[in-house]
Amino acid sequence: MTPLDKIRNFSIIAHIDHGKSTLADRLIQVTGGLTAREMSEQVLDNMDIEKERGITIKAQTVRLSYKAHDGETYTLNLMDTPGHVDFAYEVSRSLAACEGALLVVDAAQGVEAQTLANVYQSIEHDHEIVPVINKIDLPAADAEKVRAEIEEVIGLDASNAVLTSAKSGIGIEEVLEAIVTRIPPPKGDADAPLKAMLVDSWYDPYLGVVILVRVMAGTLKKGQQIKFMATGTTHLVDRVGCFRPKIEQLTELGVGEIGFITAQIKEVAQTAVGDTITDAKRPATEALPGFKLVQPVVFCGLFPVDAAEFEKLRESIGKLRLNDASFTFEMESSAALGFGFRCGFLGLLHLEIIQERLTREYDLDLITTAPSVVYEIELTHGGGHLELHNPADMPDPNKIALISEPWIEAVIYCPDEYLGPILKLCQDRRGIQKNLTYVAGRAQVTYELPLNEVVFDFYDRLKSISRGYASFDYHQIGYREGDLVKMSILVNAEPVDALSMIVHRGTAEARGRGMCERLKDLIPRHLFKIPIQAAIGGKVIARETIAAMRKDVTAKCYGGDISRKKKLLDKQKEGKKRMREYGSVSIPQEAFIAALRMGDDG
Ligand SMILES: Nc1nc2c(ncn2[C@@H]2O[C@H](COP(=O)(O)OP(=O)(O)OP(=O)(O)O)[C@@H](O)[C@H]2O)c(=O)[nH]1
Repeated sequence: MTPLDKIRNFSIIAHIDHGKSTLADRLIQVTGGLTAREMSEQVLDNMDIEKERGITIKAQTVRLSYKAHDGETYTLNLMDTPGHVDFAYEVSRSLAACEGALLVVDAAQGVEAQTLANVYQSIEHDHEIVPVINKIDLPAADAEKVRAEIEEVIGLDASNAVLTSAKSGIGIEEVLEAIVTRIPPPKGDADAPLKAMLVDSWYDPYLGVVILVRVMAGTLKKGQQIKFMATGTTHLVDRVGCFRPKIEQLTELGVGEIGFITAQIKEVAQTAVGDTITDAKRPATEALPGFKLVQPVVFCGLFPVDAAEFEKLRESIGKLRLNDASFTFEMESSAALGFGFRCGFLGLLHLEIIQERLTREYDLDLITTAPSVVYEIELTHGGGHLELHNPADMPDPNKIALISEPWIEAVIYCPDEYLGPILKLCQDRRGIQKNLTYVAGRAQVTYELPLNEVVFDFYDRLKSISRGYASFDYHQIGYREGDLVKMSILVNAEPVDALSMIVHRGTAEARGRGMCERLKDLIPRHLFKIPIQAAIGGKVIARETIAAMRKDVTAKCYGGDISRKKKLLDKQKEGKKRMREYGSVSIPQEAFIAALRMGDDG
């Protein structure tokens, strides 16, 4: 057990790509956690997809021992936090486990919206914030400008900001000293009943569910009977330890410390982030503040392209769920797509991550239906209230008294020159502008937007029209009534339920037209003419036609070369596997996702 005054708990907040992971790795290396060879791989981002996308999904923590210039050895707990708006609650719990934060800002890019959102959260937790201006090695670096920006935009004193190049190892020692001298030690009563916050949990094939905790009061010991105050379950602690970043087993975690426990728990779903862990025999009377259950906000159907893969899909989803309790799934059947699952996610990135893992790690070909938010519907004649997760379940329009949809408040931060197209994008998506300010040559614009207009490709569009310079952060602000209708897409007069979506009446026609135009290009020609229609109820609002194919694919072989002809046919068969039959029309898997992207007609 480390005395309180020798502990420092801190997180690193940074905008994506500003160098959080690189700096964390350097701190580990300098304090001797790993050898240079082990450092060749970034250690904190430990999932493949995280690595590839360069983002941090799961919070991880590392314990460092640092002998400071004052001659004392300190225990530094570095808490890595997820870097995306979808995981905001996990971020808030990680921050609640710390007393301070390093604010990493790219010396060339400056302060961005995500940085701001996290800094404000950190300030709310009363953190001591140490500004770190990173990437000073870059030719475009302008530390003085960024320093001024931190002061002006965030209102933090940046006169003693630490200048670093995490990549080339400059300023790392200064960062460690700043952590020791500027971030306060944790407080807490060692003799009080145990109160530990469940910061994060994940499934490990060898250890079972691993729980990351921060002890707020009392002591957490191996062999102790513990109780989760929100979920009400009790467990026996069978392992206590920390990551350095390799696992080190301990006998206990004292007040103020961060570490992990295992307690023979089988599923992550049994552990709720933010829950309070207490002693089963001598429980705390009050739980720690701030607990909330995270709820999925975006829903979509996942169906196997090949119906025979349904069981495999069920199994794979089950496995992913073992490690991620924040997505939900239930079986769904659709006339056209067969059996699949209706899944709920924290946001679009979360959806994409799960979908990608299913495709890549479990080798499944999937059809993803149009993502949808949760609508609240009030039925006529006192028919009650219902929550609509799936456009396919939309009641008959004359049974609907009122539909409400979730709204968000979004803060977008961008260089001035991209403001025009960004404002247009927000207007096109039914946005209501609330605020527009300029700080240090950058615009900060606040919009209220319907979540449904944001879920599919808003973020991608924003990035592309601003060449990646705009950043975006949002939170939900409640439900509002909307003039919403279900738009169906018919291919050869058959409704394609995967493409049906709830849209605002005012934008339905443009959306329908765009969808039909894209499908016209995405669906291959057949031997017959194929009409593609968008309809609301029985009324067709847009229409395109795919002309009939004139030639047989093998025609150009002139009948002579049999093997070549066979190859072509095989190839065609191969292509078929990834197609879905709609009546007599085959739609390639890619068409589903591509068709849902709104493109420029937004
Ligand atoms: N030139 C330069 N590049 C750096 C420096 N620090 C990090 N980088 C590079 O910046 C990119 C992003 O760094 P990461 O450490 O992955 O960024 P991050 O903030 O952890 O990103 P997320 O995990 O997505 O939040 C990588 O290509 C790094 O090599 C630096 O000091 N100088």
